[in-house]
Order: sequence, then structure tokens, then C-alpha cells
Amino acid sequence: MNRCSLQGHCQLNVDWRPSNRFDDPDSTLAENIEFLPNGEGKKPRFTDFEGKTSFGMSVFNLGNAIMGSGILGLAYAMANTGILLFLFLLTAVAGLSCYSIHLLLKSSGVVGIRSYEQLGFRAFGMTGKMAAGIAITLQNIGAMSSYLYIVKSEFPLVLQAFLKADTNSGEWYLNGNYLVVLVSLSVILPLALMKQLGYLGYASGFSLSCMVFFLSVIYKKFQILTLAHMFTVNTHTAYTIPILAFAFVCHPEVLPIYTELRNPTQRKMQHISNISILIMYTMYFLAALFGYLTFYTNVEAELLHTYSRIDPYDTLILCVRLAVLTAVTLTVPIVLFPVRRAIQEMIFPNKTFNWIRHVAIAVVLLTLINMLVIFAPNILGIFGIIGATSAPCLIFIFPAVFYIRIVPKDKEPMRSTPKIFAACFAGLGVLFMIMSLSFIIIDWTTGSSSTLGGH
Ligand SMILES: NC(=O)C[C@H](N)C(=O)O
Repeated sequence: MNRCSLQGHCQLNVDWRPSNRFDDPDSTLAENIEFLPNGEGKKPRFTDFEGKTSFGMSVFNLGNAIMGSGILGLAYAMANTGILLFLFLLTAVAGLSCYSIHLLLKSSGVVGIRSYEQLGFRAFGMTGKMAAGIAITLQNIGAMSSYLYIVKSEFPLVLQAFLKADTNSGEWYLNGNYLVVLVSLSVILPLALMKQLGYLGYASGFSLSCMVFFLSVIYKKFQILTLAHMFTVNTHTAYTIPILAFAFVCHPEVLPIYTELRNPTQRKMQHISNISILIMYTMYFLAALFGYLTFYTNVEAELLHTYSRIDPYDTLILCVRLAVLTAVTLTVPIVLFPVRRAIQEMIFPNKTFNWIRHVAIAVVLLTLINMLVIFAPNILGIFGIIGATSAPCLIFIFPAVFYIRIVPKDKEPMRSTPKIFAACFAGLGVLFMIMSLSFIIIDWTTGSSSTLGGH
């Protein structure tokens, strides 16, 4: 009966689900990963699927999932908040991200499921499952499109400068559209076809080192002038929360990484998450600080543009742009995994792992994202809205409401402190969502455009 399927989803052979939860219509589904209470009545253990990914590789993978185009919007956010207010907000969003991972891990421990969509199912039936699946799909397709858009716009300029080619030489390799397809086929697709996320650890490590290089170069460029603000508020300050929320989204990847962890426990996974978030917190602060202290109020919503505007042919800056390109390219496969999982759970539930389906979904997804980036780059603005809705759902609202529904009332009554905290957390998410959406609408109606969190 113990069959393992979709990226480590296994069947249960002991069912200890709380009886008042939504039950899966087919309780023997391969998607149901369950923990087994081990013989001696100790803590539940996940015995069906043996995760093989080490602690360090999991930190790399989660770090890579966190770090993406979001980092490029942070200097702009700091220019509109001042160093201290930015540091305060960054600390708050990082802390809230850790807390929401805690809620996800605890809920997943109670019902023995390691899938965001299945948690949604346990909490709210089909509606919960679809809501989680759709939010993950939209958020991650938005993120991947923004990464490929960076490849499309940056790669030709970097190549042209390195090859000292004429701007209008018309060579095919200076055409961003061809380059996006080439990078997707040669780098992203092979990595996305790996059977398990855990295999991407080395690529993630390399991606993170590219970002460390990016940091070390922008560090060399900054200079402290007295006009740095410690605290400032203007009409763009409001974008800080959506930018920060986007930058810390990694929640769809947490449970898949947990599933593949060697000797998994809730504490160990929380530890991995805290370390990844702490590393990214430090890198985000430094990236924002150096970017801000280089350009001050002239910093644009996308940091790389600002550097290329000042000195497009500086070799070091070209290397930095190449490093960021590499880093975001290597993040695409990691972000693609949870989308494929969500699609499998929504469209092909009850199915065990199948290579043809695994490959086909990746090919279709990459084709779709390539087409969006090549033919409809203006549509990426739509992802501002998606980011403003799906990011608060995935970070705040879903983990909190799933937790409230999943943890049994006899264990934690509705008025218990953890549940009251979770309810406030969901409320905060709704507030952020309304705030972000209102700013986008105001932006549209007044005609000024702004970049939300890298989209
Ligand atoms: N994984 C995501 O959805 C976004 C990522 N946190 C970024 O900064 O690009």
C-alpha cells in the first residue's frame, strides 16, 4: 500500500486524520503524504518517502527560492522610506515570514500532509485546494516571467558590450527574444526536468554565490554622503510593503523542500527556513543600502537600470548584470516545481508519478512563460495585481486560516493565544492586500506607473 508518487507524495497506511476535517474523497490517493506514528508511540515519523536532501542543500534551495527579482526593487524601497524605517519594515516582514512558515509546518504536522494544496483541502475542501493551487500558480508564473524578462532585456546589452558589437548590427544573438528561448531550452528546461527539487542544490548554491558577487561589486561603488535619509515618507513609501512581501515569498517551496529533506522533523525544517530567511534578510539589507548609497533619490524601481544608465560599459557593472542574470535564471526551475505540483493536484489528482506528465507540464509552462515575455511584455503589469493579491494570500492569509481550521479545537480552542495570533495575522494579510491593490489602482488612474516588487 505504501506507494510513493508525485515528488515524494506517498500513501498512508495508518490514518489518524481528525474526524471533523474535510476528508479527501479518495483517502488512498497518492497525493496524501502522511506521517506514521512509529512503533514505540514516539513522535510521528514520515516513513514512506525517504528524503535524501541534506540540511545545507535545503538551505541553498530555500534561499534560492526566496531570492529573485525582488532584490532589485529594494534600493528603491529604501530611497522612499529612509534607512531606519526600511530596516524596521524589512525586519518585520522577515519575522512574519518565519512565523507563517511555522504555521504551515505546524498544520502540516497535525494532519501529516506536506503539500500546500492538500492543507487547503483539509481546511476548506475543494475550495481551499483550488485557492492554494491557483495562488501558487499565478504567483510563481508572475515571478518566473519577471526573471525571464530580465534575461530578455539585460542579456542582449551585456553580450553586445562584451563583444563590442554595434548597437544596430542586427545579429540574432543580440535579440532578446531568441536569447530567452535559448536560455530556457539550454539551462532552465534540463533543470526543471529533474525528478526532485533536491537535485537543484548545487545550482542554487551557484545562484546564491552570483548574488554575493553582485553585492560585493555594488559595495565597491557606494559612497556615504550626508544626504542619506534615516527616515522619510513620500507618496512612494506605500510600495515598500508589497515590494518586501514579494521579496520574501518562498512559501510554495517550503513543503516540497520539507518532503525531500533527509531525516525530516518540523524543528529541522523551521531551522532551515530561519537560516535561509536570515541570510536573505542580511543580503537584502546590504543590497538596498549599497544601491541607495550609490544613487540616493535617483535610484529607479529596478536597480540594474540605474547602474546601466550611469555607466553601461563599465566591465565590473557588466559582470554584475551577468551575475544577476545567472542568479535569476537558476531560480526559475526552483519556482517551477511547486507550480507543476499545483497543476498536477488540481488537474490530475489521484495520479502517481509519471515522467511524460512531469516533462509535458514543464514544457507547457515554459512555453507559456516564454510567449508572455516575448509577445506580451505589457501584460507583465497585470502581475503587479497578481503579486498584490497572491503574495499576501500565500504568506499571511492561507497559512493562518488553514492553521485555525486544521489544528483541532480540543487541542487549541478558538480563543487560545496561538489561534488569536493566527487570526490577527490573517487580518494583517487582508489589510496589506487592500493597501497594495488600492495603490495600484491609484497609480493606474493617475497614470504614474511603478514597479511592484520586481514585476
Ligand atoms: N519566489 C517568489 O515568488 C519571488 C521571490 N521571493 C523574488 O524575490 O523574486
